[in-house]
Formats: sequence, structure tokens, C-alpha cells
Amino acid sequence: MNKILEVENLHFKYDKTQEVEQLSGVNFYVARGEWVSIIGKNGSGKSTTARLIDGLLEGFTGSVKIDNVLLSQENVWTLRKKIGMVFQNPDNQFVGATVEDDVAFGMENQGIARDEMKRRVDEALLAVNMQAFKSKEPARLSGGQKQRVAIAGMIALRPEIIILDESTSMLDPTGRDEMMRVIHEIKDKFKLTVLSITHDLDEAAHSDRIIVMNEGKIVQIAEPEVLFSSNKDMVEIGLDVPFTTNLMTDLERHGFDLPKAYMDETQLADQLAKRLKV
Ligand SMILES: Nc1ncnc2c1ncn2[C@@H]1O[C@H](COP(=O)(O)OP(=O)(O)OP(=O)(O)O)[C@@H](O)[C@H]1O
Repeated sequence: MNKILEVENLHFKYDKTQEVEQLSGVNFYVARGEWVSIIGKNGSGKSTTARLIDGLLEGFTGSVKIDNVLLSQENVWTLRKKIGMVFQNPDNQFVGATVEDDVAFGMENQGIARDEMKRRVDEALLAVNMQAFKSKEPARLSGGQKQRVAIAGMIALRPEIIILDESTSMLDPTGRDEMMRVIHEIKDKFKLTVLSITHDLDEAAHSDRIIVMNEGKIVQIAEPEVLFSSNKDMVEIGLDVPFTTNLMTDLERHGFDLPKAYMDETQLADQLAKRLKV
């Protein structure tokens, strides 16, 4: 298997004088082209894991391998180029006076030639469906539009892995759906790998695999259908299961033969309508 990201036995504490660790023995991998979500209640160590992978935190033990290269102080700047991070608050990610400047900002820092920069700005804005806003002020955009511009800036830098850290959590349902659609499209178009930290279980349900964290440790790694069927384990660590999963369990108890895969509300409604011949 082609592992683009491999994390082994990560231990980390913010305050080295304290006993308690924020990460205590975290192990997982992400295969090239996979979409993996990390879920877990507040403070379980999800963002700390993401920051460590992106080289933003020092002083950990264990190892992080990106594209088979061990992350170290010496190569952190080179390896970081393979990762694009999108954070929760789009307002903290803006630096340019116009959308175009903003998307170009990271490339300017990397010394990319002007013509190439222009080409990549257009391509990235097209990919997130924001070409019409090229010369607009970022401050005037909606939350969802701002996140799409942030994604364009990241795409322009040609990462191989994108890490989403609660990046849809401040958006309304429409903005969230639109952003997820865009991420799916760019993932296919640019052959990316996605690691997504999320509170949204419906969003996580569309992943290839889900990692569950609790108190600095990984408690489970499973495909969504398998994970959500272990209802009791999820509740024990303070997580819920998606609404449709609970409903499907009840319907199966009443003799409904439903597909085993996760379904969102529309898909489940369609299945029921078919069976009830509405
Ligand atoms: N900069 C920091 N300094 C000290 N402690 C921190 C810092 N950032 C996070 N922590 C602590 O580390 C632990 C893990 O936090 P982390 O942000 O990784 O959790 P999380 O699972 O991402 O939670 P959330 O869903 O709330 O973002 C928490 O106990 C948190 O209080």
C-alpha cells in the first residue's frame, strides 16, 4: 500500500513540566488518495495531531513520515509544501486586498514566476468556482466564499495532502455542502489525499475511514458503516451517531431490509419511498 502519511507512537505535551500528555501514543496512516476523518470530543487531541503533522509544533517523540520521508527540524519547510491546511475561521486566513492577491500570496512567498502565478490563480479560482470574485475584496465575501478562496490559495501551492481542521464548522448548511462538494471535486481533479478533522458526523460518514480519538489516544479506526454500527462505543466516549444510522437500526429491527452503506436523509427517504411504493 502507498502510505502518504504515517504517524507512529506520537507523544506530545504543550507544557513539558507537567505529567499529563496531550498525545499519548498516536499511530495511524493515510493511504495516497484516501479521505480519512478524525473525530472525537473537544480536547481529545485532534488539532494537536494535525499541527504536529504540519510541523507547527516541536518537541514530540515518535515519528511522522510524509511521502516516506521522516519529518525533522531540517526538512520541515520542504515537507510542509506537500500539505495544505484549511482552518476553522476563514477571517484569520486573509492577507490580500483582493481575492486574486490573496490566492497569489503563498506563491509570492515561494518565488513562483509571475506568468505561472497568474495561470495558477485562474486555475485555482475556477476549481472552487470563484472566478467571478477575482478582483473583489475578501472581507465582503460570505463565510463559505471565504473558505473557498482559502482553498484556492492552498490548491495553487500544489499540495499532495489537504488537512481540514474543522473548516466547515463556521458555515451554514448551504456553505458547508458547497465546500464539501468543492473539496470532493478538487480531490479528484488534483489527485489529493484528505485528512479532515470534523465534528460533523454526516461529513465524516462520507470518508473512506474514520479515526476516533479520546484523551490523546486513538480508540478506533474503522470504515464509517462499521464504526456507526457500534453505537454503544460511540456513546461511551461522548460521541453521537448520525441520525440516519439510528433510524436505520430501528427500521431494520422492524424488518426493513436496507443497504448496509451509510445513507444521508435524502438517500434514506428515497429507499423508504421505494419500499413503501409511494
Ligand atoms: N496551545 C496550547 N497550549 C496548551 N494546551 C493546549 C494548547 N492547545 C491545545 N491544548 C490542550 O491540548 C488538549 C488537546 O487539544 P486539541 O485542540 O488538540 O483538541 P481537539 O480534539 O482538537 O479539540 P477541539 O475539538 O476542541 O478543537 C486539550 O486539553 C487542550 O486544552
